[in-house]
Amino acid sequence: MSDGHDARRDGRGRSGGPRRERSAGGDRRRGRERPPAPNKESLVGAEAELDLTDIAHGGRCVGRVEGQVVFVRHGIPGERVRAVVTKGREGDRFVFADAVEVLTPSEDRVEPRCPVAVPGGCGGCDFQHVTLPRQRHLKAQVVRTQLSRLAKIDRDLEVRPVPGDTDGLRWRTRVEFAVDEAGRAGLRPQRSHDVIPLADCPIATEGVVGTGVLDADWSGMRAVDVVAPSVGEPTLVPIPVEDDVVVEIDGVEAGEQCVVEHVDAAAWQGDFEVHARGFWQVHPGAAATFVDHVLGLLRPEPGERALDLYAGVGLFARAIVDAVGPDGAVLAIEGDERACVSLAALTPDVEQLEVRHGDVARELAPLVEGGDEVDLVVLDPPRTGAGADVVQALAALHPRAIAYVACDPAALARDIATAAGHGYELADVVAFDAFPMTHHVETIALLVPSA
Ligand SMILES: C[S@@+](CC[C@H](N)C(=O)[O-])C[C@H]1O[C@@H](n2cnc3c(N)ncnc32)[C@H](O)[C@@H]1O
Repeated sequence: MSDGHDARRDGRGRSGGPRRERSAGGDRRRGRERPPAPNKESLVGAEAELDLTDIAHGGRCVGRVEGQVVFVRHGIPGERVRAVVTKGREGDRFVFADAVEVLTPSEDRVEPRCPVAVPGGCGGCDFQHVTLPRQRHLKAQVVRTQLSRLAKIDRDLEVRPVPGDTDGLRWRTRVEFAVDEAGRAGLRPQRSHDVIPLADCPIATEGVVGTGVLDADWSGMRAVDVVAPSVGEPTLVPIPVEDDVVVEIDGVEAGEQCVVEHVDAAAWQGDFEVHARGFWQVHPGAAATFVDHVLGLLRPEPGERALDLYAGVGLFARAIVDAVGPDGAVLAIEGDERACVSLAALTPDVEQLEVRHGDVARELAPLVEGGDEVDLVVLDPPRTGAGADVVQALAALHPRAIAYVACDPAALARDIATAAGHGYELADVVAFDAFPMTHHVETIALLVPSA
C-alpha cells in the first residue's frame, strides 16, 4: 500500500469518528418517493466498499451503495475502494465521499507528486493519482457526458495536451499560497481551513517556486499570490490579514502591480499588460494555443465585424483586429475595468477596435434592439457560462460563427442547448488539458447557424 493510501487512513482516523454501517437508501421503494424527512441522519463519517463505474462532472467517480449514488474523490473508474462519506444524509439521492483505501487499484494509478501528506494533496490537484493519458481520457469522458446529457449531442472528442507540456508538472504561472499562523506559505487540504506549509508545489513553474515564496516569513499576511509572467521577473502580492494594512512591493501597492505576458501565436505575436490579480491563462502555453485554435475556427476575413465577449485584456480581440484589417471592426466587452484600460492603452491607434467596460448581457441589449448584425463572436465566459440571455442576444445578431471557449463543460453544454433553440448548432469541439493534475479542462466549441 502506498504512502498516499496510508495518509488517507490517517486522515480518516482524524475526522472519521466511529465506524457505522450505512443504511442510506435502504428503505426507498421502487416507484414510490419517500416523504421529506426533516431529521434525516447525517452519513458523514460512514464507510462503504464500492465499485467506481464512471466519472462525473467535477472529477468525482461514481459508485452506488444500496441504490444511492456516491460521488467519490481520489478514485479511478474501474477501482473498488473503501470510501468515507464527507457530505450527505440518509435518503439523499446522492452523497459525497473520499476514497480512503483502494481495494482493487487501477493500472492507471500513480503515486501523487504533491508533498502535502493528505488525501489528494492540497485540494487543488485532484487528478494527480492518475496517469496523464488517463487524466485526459477522463476529462474527455466528462465533456462528452455533459454534451450528451445537457445538449443531447453525442460526439467523440479528444483532450489535447497544451503544446510543450510533457509531464503535466511545472506549468502553473499563477499560484495563491495560504499563510499559516507561523507566517509560512502553503496550501490548504480539501475542506480544511488548516494551512500545510510547503517545500515545493510540483505544478508551479520554476519561476513561481524560485521566488523563494515558500521559504520566506509572511507573518501578518493571510495569503500571498505569486505571478511568474512570460516576460520579466515574477511578482509577489502579499495579502494582509488586516484589510486596512497596505503592503508595498518595490514602491507599488501590493495588488496594484502589472505584469507583461508575451503571446507567440502563429496568428499573432505581441505583449499584453495584465494586472497582477487580473485574468490571464495560468498555463504558459495556453494563450497562444487558444488564439490559434479560435482563429482557425473563425477564419476572420478582411472587413468583417467581430465581438470579443468576456474579453479580459483582449487576447482574442487583438489577434482578430489584425485579421479583419482596417475595414473591419471589433468590439471587446469586459467587466474588469483595469483589463479594459490595459487593452485600450495597448491599442491607442487601432481605430477598428472598440473596448467597452461593462456587463456583457447589458452591453449586448442595445445592439440587438438596434438591429445590428456581426460576423464573428468569441465567447469566453467565467465558469458559470454565458447564460440564456447572452446566447439569445447573440443569435439575434446573426453571426456566421461563434467560438465558445469554456472552462466548465456543463455550462458549455447548457449554453449549446440554448443556442440550438435559437438556430445554432455545434460544428466542432476540442478540449485542451490546460490544467494537468486537476479535473479542470478547457473546451473550445464552434457554433454555426443550423443547416
Ligand atoms: C475566462 S476569462 C476570459 C478572458 C479573456 N478572454 C482571455 O482569454 O484572457 C473571463 C472574463 O470575463 C470577465 N467577466 C466575468 N463576468 C462578466 C460579465 N458579466 N460581463 C463582462 N465581463 C465579465 C472577467 O473579468 C474575465 O476577464
